[in-house]
Amino acid sequence: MTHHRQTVPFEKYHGTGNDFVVVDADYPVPNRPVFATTYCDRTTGVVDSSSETVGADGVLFLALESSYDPPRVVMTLVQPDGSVAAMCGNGARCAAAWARNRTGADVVMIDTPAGTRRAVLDGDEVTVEMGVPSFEPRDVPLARDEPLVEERVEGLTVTAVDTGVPHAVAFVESVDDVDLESVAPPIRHADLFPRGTNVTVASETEDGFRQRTFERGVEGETRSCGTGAVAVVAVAKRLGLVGDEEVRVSPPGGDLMIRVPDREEATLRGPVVRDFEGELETVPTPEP
Ligand SMILES: N[C@@H](CCC[C@H](N)C(=O)O)C(=O)O
Repeated sequence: MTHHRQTVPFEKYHGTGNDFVVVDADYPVPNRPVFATTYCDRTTGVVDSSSETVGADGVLFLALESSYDPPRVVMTLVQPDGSVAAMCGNGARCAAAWARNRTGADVVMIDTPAGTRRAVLDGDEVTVEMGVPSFEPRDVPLARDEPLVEERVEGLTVTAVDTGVPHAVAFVESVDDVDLESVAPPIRHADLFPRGTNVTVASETEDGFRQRTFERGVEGETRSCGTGAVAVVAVAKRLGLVGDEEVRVSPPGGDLMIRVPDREEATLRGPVVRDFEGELETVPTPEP
């Protein structure tokens, strides 16, 4: 019996260290969750150009519709646990850079399950309009009728906000002192969040905030989270710590600039890097 090994070209991108395998959705991948779980694994997943296993925070399947002006990209993020995320700020920035490399366009519309997001590119920097953050219980969603603002949940004082995906944000003295891998899972799975939540901690600095996020779907900390950075500023604004100005938020992987104007779309700005490219089997060979 002959076995045909089908492969698909991919590129690896990251936005401030939040890294993605990027696949053109024109290439069929029969089982996206299995593909993502296999290649995102940090010890057995995708291999870089110097043959080191690097894995990823997710796989972005991108469908380019270049006949539109500006061009549109339908973005589907499949996470390491096989789930599909409604929105990803850093993923949207990478998707915009990927689309520019194919079309030359400096403005790209990104269609996500959370809505259409406009992205503007300037050199290696991409700014994405992130929608209007919402504290409404039905948007987060929360299993209750009142917004959750500065309340104790499983050991941290958190505020819940939807920035395309849910975040429980806690301001702490220093993000370095938080054992995120132990503190976050009970909040991430708390009954209060019927669809789970990302857990973001932030601390104030002289010129903005430091941020660390434990991501739903990755089930661990990532080096950067764009929706999390927007969540930090949205909550900081609700608590009266900042106004309408652009605010620096620094996750471990770099610096992001966030603006959360009243009743207008928040913006997320930061650099994008295209790392390397290669080919992957569409049906991954199981580990022996
Ligand atoms: N890293 C992303 C967020 C991805 C989605 C999240 N893990 C979820 O399931 O809610 C970002 O940059 O926003």
